[in-house]
Amino acid sequence: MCGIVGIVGKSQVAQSLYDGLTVLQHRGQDAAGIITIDENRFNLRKANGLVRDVFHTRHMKRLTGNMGIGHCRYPTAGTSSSAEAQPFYVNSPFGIAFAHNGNLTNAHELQEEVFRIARRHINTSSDSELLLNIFAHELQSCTELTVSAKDVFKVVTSVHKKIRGAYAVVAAIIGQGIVAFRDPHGIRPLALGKRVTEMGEEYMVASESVALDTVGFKFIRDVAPGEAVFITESGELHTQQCAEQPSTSPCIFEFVYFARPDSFIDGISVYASRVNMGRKLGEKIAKEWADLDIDVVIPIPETSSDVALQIATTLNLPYRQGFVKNRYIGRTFIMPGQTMRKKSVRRKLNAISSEFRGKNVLLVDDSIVRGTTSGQIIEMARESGAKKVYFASAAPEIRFPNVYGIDMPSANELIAYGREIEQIADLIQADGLIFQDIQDLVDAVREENPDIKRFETSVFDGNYITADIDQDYLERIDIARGEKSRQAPVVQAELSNLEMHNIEEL
Ligand SMILES: O=P(O)(O)OC[C@H]1O[C@H](OP(=O)(O)OP(=O)(O)O)[C@H](O)[C@@H]1O
Ligand SMILES: NC(=O)CC[C@H](N)C(=O)O
Ligand SMILES: [Mg+2]
Repeated sequence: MCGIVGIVGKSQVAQSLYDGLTVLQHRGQDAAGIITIDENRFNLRKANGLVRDVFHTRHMKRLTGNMGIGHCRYPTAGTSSSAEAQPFYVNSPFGIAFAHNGNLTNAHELQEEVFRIARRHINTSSDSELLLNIFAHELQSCTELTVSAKDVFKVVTSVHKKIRGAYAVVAAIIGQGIVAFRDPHGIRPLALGKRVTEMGEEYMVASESVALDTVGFKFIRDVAPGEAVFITESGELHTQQCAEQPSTSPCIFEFVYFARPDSFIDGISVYASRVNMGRKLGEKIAKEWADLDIDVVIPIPETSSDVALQIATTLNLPYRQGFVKNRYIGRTFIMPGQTMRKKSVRRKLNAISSEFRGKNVLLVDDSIVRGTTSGQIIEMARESGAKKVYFASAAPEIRFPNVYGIDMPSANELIAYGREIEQIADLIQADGLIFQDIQDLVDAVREENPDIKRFETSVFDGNYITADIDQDYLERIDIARGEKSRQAPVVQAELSNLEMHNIEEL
């Protein structure tokens, strides 16, 4: 996942973009970038690291302008190199800066086509740079010096026809405005907001509504799947559906893990959906484990807390915070590399022994992906004196790779791949293990917006919504994104960007 933001304002926007990115940090911890437009010039600062580490006062001072976009990255294609940090930039036509959340599933074919037909060079292995060049190539057909809303919608319509996969995009075009669009299935989220100031109306797009709240923009609505939004430099808003057969099929993993609980995505409160997950799983536990002697329900911070509290309520059991989270360590699942993820679990979570000693505990997590967290946490619970350790996952078994912007490219990495529940329980050393049923998960989320008929659930059932994923493709991404190739060599990660004027360390 990644976080994207874009603002067309009436005064300086850098601080609002920064603030928006800080509340989207949970979507990407690897790199961050902001580009602003001031007097026909882009100002860019991007680098590896957390938002607070990438932007210092000296950078912020130089990010001048009333219009700009930002990105925080969690790589799902290419490497973690700073050269693949976003926004990306091309100088023609007009000058375009571009930020993308998602993952293209036909990048392989497009790469060749972009060179053959458009004579464009892609300098990284990032699918986002590719997508920018496809967008730029389509925009090239505009013959006027000013881009109209009609032109923009024509461009996005053509882009939709060419690319497949998941994409929520924001692009800043110099002298014109900001364009944002969402893939025809709406796999990745994108929200639109407005702020009324004394100087006039300002518009903002962001991956999650929480970014709008924080910056003081009022949520207007989600950008619809397939829809394009064009906010002109002078602040006029134009929107149009640009996909032939749009369908709202958001990624269900946003609700399980990715999104912040205080966000609303496609009319669904992420928090309420998690409470519903807790209720459904609690009911399943009551039915299937009626004879189990659970003393206490303990969440594995941070994402599972809302689910665990509701499980405790449903089972009429005490809920205790048995683990303390080190607030200075980020999310482990989105860290690059298994070694780093593994090390970070113990650094991040520590047990309060008194909550475990002599008790039968039910540990709750939102999901078990590679089993990195669950295995270590169960060990910690036992070291702290727990008698029995049961484990519940608010999501079903994850058995299929993700191809839409979550870095799970290899089925072999998934602990549930090719294993039955008893085998998984053995591996993580749980005395009992229970998963949410897929239908219950879908119902828990859908309860908040029954108009949504389908969710993107491929990691659980292998049904890929774009219908273009076959075994060959899965094998290819497995090799391309093997653990080694995902990590940029240190030297490369520290190199400066060989591109447009970037505000480097002074
Ligand atoms: O089975 P695994 O491969 O360990 O992945 C699943 C775990 O990773 C995530 O936590 P993370 O530490 O990323 O973030 P959180 O603090 O938001 O829960 C998720 O909430 C699970 O705890
Ligand atoms: N998680 C994402 O949305 C990643 C965006 C893009 N595919 C990248 O790797 O940079
Ligand atoms: Mg977690």
